[in-house]
Amino acid sequence: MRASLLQIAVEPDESVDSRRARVAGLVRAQRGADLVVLPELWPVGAFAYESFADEAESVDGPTFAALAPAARDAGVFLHAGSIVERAAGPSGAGAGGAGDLYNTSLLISPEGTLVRTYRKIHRFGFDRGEATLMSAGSEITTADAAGAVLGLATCYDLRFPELFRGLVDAGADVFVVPAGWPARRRAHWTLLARARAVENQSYMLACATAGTHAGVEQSGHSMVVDPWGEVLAEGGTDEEVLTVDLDVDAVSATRERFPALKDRRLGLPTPPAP
Ligand SMILES: NC(=O)CCC(=O)C(=O)O
Repeated sequence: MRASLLQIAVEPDESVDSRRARVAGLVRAQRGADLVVLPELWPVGAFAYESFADEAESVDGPTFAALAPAARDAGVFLHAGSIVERAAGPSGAGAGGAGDLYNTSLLISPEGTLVRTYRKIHRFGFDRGEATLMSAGSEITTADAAGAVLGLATCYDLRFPELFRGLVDAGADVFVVPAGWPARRRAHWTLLARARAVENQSYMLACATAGTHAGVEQSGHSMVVDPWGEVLAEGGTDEEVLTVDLDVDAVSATRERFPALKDRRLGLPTPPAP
């Protein structure tokens, strides 16, 4: 599988519509890849909280409309990073309240159809930002795409190993993690991306934003890590494209050669809290 990670710079001097058009052009330029990955909330910026409500859209809204033809033209599966989703229907009732908004990833097929969505399960910000403005997803999500089973997670989810074990139990062999991670915690980002790969003997495609928005300098340093924990590619701090060939069969080979996942001890009794 050839994967291209587009480490997009999100800067305040570029409008959301301009960025959508520019990113669609970058996606079109990835013909020859099997899977293209974008970062978290790249249209608006993961820390541009004040713009979330104004820029919220449906899963088939302007971001999908800009990118679906680009995926089709390039003939690639496109993990389009995430958008601020305004949910319609019973979950949010389209009423405009905080309960309507989700941090939602889109997976688009080479035919330009929406094949999967994933609503970020762990919201970042503790008692502010995303954690108060958005609702949490609750579904562990995988997708068959580009010859692999993709396990979907988003940014802060990386800190929750149990989610990734859940994805492995659901058959994932390649994790795809779009992010908008601050530069000040870059060491956590690179460490956690490798840890999730090596402990789960899975590929990790971790695609972050570059640039500075809402006063938060972004980490960059997108990572591709193999199931043995080796870093196959790592970005710098500017916008760039990382293209890597993955051998998806290396996942089962690694799990057979070093079968640590089979040694899990599930269901041990928990001692009472002191
Ligand atoms: N957008 C995010 O989820 C940021 C996560 C983060 O900054 C961290 O976990 O640290």
